Amino acid sequence: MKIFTGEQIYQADKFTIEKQQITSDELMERVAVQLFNWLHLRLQGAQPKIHLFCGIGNNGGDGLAVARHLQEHGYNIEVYIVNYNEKRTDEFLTNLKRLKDRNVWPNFLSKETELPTISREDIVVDAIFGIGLNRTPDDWVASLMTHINNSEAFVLAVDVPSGLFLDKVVENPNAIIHANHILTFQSPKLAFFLPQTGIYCNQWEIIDIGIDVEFLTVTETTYTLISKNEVLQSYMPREKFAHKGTYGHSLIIGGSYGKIGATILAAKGALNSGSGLVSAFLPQCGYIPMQSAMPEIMVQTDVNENTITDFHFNLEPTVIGVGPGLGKASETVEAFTKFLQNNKIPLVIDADALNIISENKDLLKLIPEDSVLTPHPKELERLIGVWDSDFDKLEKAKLFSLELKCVLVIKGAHTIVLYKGKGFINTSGNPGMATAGSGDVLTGVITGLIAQGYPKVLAAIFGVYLHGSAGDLAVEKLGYQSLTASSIANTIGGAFIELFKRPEVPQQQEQQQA
Ligand SMILES: NC(=O)C1=CN([C@@H]2O[C@H](COP(=O)(O)OP(=O)(O)OC[C@H]3O[C@@H](n4cnc5c(N)ncnc54)[C@H](O)[C@@H]3O)[C@@H](O)[C@H]2O)[C@H](O)CC1
Ligand SMILES: [K+]
Repeated sequence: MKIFTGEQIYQADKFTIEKQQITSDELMERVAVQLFNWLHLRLQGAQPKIHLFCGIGNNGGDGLAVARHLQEHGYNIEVYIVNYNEKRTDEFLTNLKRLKDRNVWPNFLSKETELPTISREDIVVDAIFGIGLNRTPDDWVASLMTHINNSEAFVLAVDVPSGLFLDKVVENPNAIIHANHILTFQSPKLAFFLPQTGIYCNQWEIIDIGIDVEFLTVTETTYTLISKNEVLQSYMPREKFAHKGTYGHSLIIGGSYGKIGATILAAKGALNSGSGLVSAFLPQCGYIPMQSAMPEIMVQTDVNENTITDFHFNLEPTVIGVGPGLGKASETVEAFTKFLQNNKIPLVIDADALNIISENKDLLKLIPEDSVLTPHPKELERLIGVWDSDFDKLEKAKLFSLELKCVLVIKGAHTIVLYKGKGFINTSGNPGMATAGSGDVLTGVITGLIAQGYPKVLAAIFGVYLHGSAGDLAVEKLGYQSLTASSIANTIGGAFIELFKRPEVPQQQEQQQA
């Protein structure tokens, strides 16, 4: 799913209005009907107090139009105009008049007015600011927002939680609504997926407001949200007459004394994601653990017992996943440098391999084009330097991946794959996956997919999705606290199967169909 910028959303409105020959008021009415239906379906005429806080722009206009529909259906509403600006939009004024024509008189809130009483059993509709927010709300508006947040009422945000900027972080943490649920129009917003702003956007849902299909299809976006639909398109089915050679040979290089487990997890990731053959190149101390843990893996060892000192193996893998458990011993650094100088094989670079590169920036130029780099936040910082905000991080990371011509996987709650100036935001996964070794499994999965012939960027996008989906399946049985990297690796198969599961039909509907 495409993620549009604020500017693109305004263009989409304009385009739709012209192409479908509707007025902007009619477009707003579409929005309002959808928002009303959402509430009506859940409330079914119940009578909790619904407080609608409306700004003076079009977000406020949406709120006023919803208020009208709620009033017409007999709901218990109280409408407030948050009078933060004199510049009212036409659509706001039209909807204000319609409401007054029905004898609904909003309360006008300003700096001087008292804060209204809100009980925790009430519902708040937050239509104060939408995507038009262009500066931090004034202090009295921030106080109102804090008051709403403290009420513990259920807060439904219209389009975005008021106070959220689409392209920068919140400056005053009191000047943002903490919504329980967001009904966002047509396209999710980038800010929902970044840690600093995503904390305010836990639950969101798309409302289809009928933006013109041509616009949606033709307009290119920098960011795309990746869920099952998107990854299914890149899935490569297994062929009937295939043999293990068809699906490539992954080589995992890494491990040092006490960190052999990382390579076992990576090898398991590669094998379970479908790599035809998987080998590992380890220091000697890794030989027995790897062979005992996984009979499917072929192992070659370094001349050294505890660390890798010479990347010398006699096999020709399709792809190498390098870094898990590697360590940064000086002999290893030297050997890795020599390896990069001579290597022609595609690479997935992780963990200590990335740290070695960060500490020896000359090595950057030796990274083959289209390599996949999978840093966690600290490793990323060592690579690209500190950032001011998540938005700044994305820009710096994008630049880095463009300069290096690599696929950069920024790991996090919503892992983002960056390639050629575009970003792919993952939607699978859960907080239980923040556990030791989870990243090693991911390295293996991406390596295994590249071995099978997936183009690098698709392997990264698909791998990240599968890894998250395996975590989602595993957590159902284990719970967040007990989810382990091994269980993620063991559930990769389940994640493949899940791709092709059809949504379950509710029982009643099933009977009707029969
Ligand atoms: N396609 C769609 O998504 C549609 C969205 N709709 C809704 O319209 C809003 C955007 O409306 P807009 O009038 O442009 O902006 P806001 O209502 O968010 O903002 C109000 C207004 O206030 C000014 N302003 C900005 N920041 C401040 C501030 N800190 N203090 C005071 N004043 C401020 C600024 O000039 C803004 O114009 C979108 O979110 C949807 O809810 C349409 O209903 C239909 C299509
Ligand atoms: K809002």
